Amino acid sequence: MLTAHDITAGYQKPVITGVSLTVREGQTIGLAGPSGSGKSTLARVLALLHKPFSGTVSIDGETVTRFRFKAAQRTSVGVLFQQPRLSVDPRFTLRQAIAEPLPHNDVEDLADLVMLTADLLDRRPHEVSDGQLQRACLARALALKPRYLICDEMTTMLDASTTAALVAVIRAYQQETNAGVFAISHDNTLLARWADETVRLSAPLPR
Ligand SMILES: Nc1ncnc2c1ncn2[C@@H]1O[C@H](COP(=O)(O)OP(=O)(O)OP(=O)(O)O)[C@@H](O)[C@H]1O
Repeated sequence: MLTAHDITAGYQKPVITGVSLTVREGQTIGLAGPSGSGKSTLARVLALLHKPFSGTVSIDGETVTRFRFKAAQRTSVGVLFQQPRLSVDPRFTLRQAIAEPLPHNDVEDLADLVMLTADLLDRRPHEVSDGQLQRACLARALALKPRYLICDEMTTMLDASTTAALVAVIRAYQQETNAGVFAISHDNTLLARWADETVRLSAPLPR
């Protein structure tokens, strides 16, 4: 179980207060809410990238004490962001980007999994579409075999058929590994189809 308990988090001031939720193995939990309500902030807390002001995150019963990239538990949680171009080094080919977390991984198998053809693997980010780059980011996230996958508006830049294809890849990965998924989206129709349950954050407090 990936659990957030009574999380208050933000930057200079809190943007989310006292939020609790649980993502169980095999389950997909959706997160909806208006712009600025703190969805990405909560995603970053659950991905162990942002330390909350208070509250705890635990992974399979173990409380997380270290946030940021070097945290030992980071490999249990994969993350995909809205804009793949911001999360891939522009100098890397897609092959290098996919291999980045674990150089010995079989890049071709991972590319097959996300339906990226071999000719695309030697291109750099500016030579592929957003959808193709997001497929590479998904392959890279799955390379570490995360027990939980956090998708922060993963499909916002993509067309309907690429969205459906990526969701199908994630579902197949879940069926094989029983991973839990936390999916943030503005698209209520997508969440209704994709998630087992959807949590809603309320509108931000006026400042
Ligand atoms: N790095 C940051 N430093 C300071 N404030 C930030 C930072 N990131 C986000 N915020 C602020 O925190 C609040 C919540 O932002 P967040 O991105 O978590 O909301 P969101 O619900 O994901 O919004 P959206 O749906 O528009 O992506 C906003 O007021 C935002 O301006």
